[in-house]
Amino acid sequence: MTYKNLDSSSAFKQLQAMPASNLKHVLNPARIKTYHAKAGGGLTYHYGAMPIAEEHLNVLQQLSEELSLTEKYQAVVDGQVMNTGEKRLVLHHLSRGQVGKPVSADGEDKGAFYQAQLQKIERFSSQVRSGAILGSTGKKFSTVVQIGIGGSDLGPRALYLALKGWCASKEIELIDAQFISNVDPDDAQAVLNNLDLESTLFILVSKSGTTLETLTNRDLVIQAIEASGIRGIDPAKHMVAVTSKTSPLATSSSVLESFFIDDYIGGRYSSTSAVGAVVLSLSFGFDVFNSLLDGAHEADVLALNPNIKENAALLDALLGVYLRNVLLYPTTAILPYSQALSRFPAHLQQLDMESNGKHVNRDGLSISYPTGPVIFGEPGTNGQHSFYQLLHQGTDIVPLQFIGFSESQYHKDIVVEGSTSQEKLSANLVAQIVAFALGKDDVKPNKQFTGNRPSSLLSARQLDPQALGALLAHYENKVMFQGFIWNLNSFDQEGVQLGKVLATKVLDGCKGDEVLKAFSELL
Ligand SMILES: O=P(O)(O)OC[C@H]1O[C@](O)(CO)[C@@H](O)[C@@H]1O
Repeated sequence: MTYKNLDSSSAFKQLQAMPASNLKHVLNPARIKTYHAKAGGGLTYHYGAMPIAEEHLNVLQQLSEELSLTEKYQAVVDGQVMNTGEKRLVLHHLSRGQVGKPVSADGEDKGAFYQAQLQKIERFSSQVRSGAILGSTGKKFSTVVQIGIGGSDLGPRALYLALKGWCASKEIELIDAQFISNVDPDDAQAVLNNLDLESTLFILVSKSGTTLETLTNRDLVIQAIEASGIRGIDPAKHMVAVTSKTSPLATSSSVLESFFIDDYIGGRYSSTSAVGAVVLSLSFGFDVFNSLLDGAHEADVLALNPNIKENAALLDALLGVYLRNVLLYPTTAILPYSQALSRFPAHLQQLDMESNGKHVNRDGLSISYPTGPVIFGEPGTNGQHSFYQLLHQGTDIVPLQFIGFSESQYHKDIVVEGSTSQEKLSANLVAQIVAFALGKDDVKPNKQFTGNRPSSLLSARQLDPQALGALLAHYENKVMFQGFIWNLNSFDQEGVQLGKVLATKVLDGCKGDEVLKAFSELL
């Protein structure tokens, strides 16, 4: 298996020498009907509005082979040490099914370990939902509150919001979920203001068990329960923990139950582990969460296919690298035409930018080509009335990743002026793709649209648990493949450490650091 920097690849050099296709000239119905690939869970990845032709696809296929991209993925799922920075295995795929060989580490079968945790979560969540487990004053739990930050918040929160409407439409009994993440005390307070503490179960989630924000918010919540004056209420009976067995939280006796992850699943990849399983199984029931795992597993299996035209995540990764490293576009927008995906761009921001925002390769050597783009996004059509002006007419070209569904989740809609709201939503999505690609001439310069602005589309019939699981896994696998292409270690995040260390110094009185002290005096 070859590990080399992108700029030493002959296929990449070939790609750099090829002119891009101009979308204004190449976008046509036949191409739209041809340029798509299955992404699992009923999702399809459409790439007809990308500035490439068959020649580019052939060279991208060569690039994939030259850099052994699917072999590297195989090494991940077979349990090789692919997190080179921390010398760890990378096992998030195993949390939703076995894709490679059985993996053993720390003297245990890791697949069996994740399965055992899932079974424990299934039992616990069904006991809470049925009322077999009650709060300390005898009330049934009707709200869960996840306390966590980064990967212990963004993914689970995005998935919860994504499926709430679908579950309601299926008349699945919902336990409301809320989230506390920021160390800003107003975040916790705003959630606490509306809680009936007797019927609330807090889910404390921290893989490391050392994250300042999460531990602070745990203490804030415990104090709020103690200060509530509710007779007989016991904070320990209103809190469960999700952590790794080696963390300081693992031995805590002040929780009702503990669920475990391990060091082989990174925070931003942990939504399909206990980190997402506990809150989603409590809220929607374990079966819904299990369907999400099925969708993710299907996408994981598809991602092993060495043929880039049949491997949506790999192709998305390669096309993304083409845009970033050949056309040198520095950002990417994630534009879901689905309000239920309102926090999905925020999750992808962490997934992508914490994984591939790196300037040294997996061996610690400097690299001289751009790596991960800046990721941002908002649901459409809201974004159209906000930042799309720059996307259409700004001086930077921003590649766009649209996500859309032909059916709504609730199936409750009205016809106004001959069309439903869902039809209006889909019409806007299609119109945007075409407007970005083809542009429009006008005699007035300020009304001109230059066009040739690339986009892709991930679409499905409906945002259901399988489609959502596949969507999540698609992006995890895309980011992983891009990390391989850039020769990075996508699985550590040393870039977040310096700020944490300096914040601790500030709290300790900035001993010997005048610059920190000067800034501290401002707040
Ligand atoms: O689950 P933990 O250990 O509290 O970490 C929370 C988040 O903090 C980070 O380590 C970054 O500071 C993320 O990678 C992680 O998702």
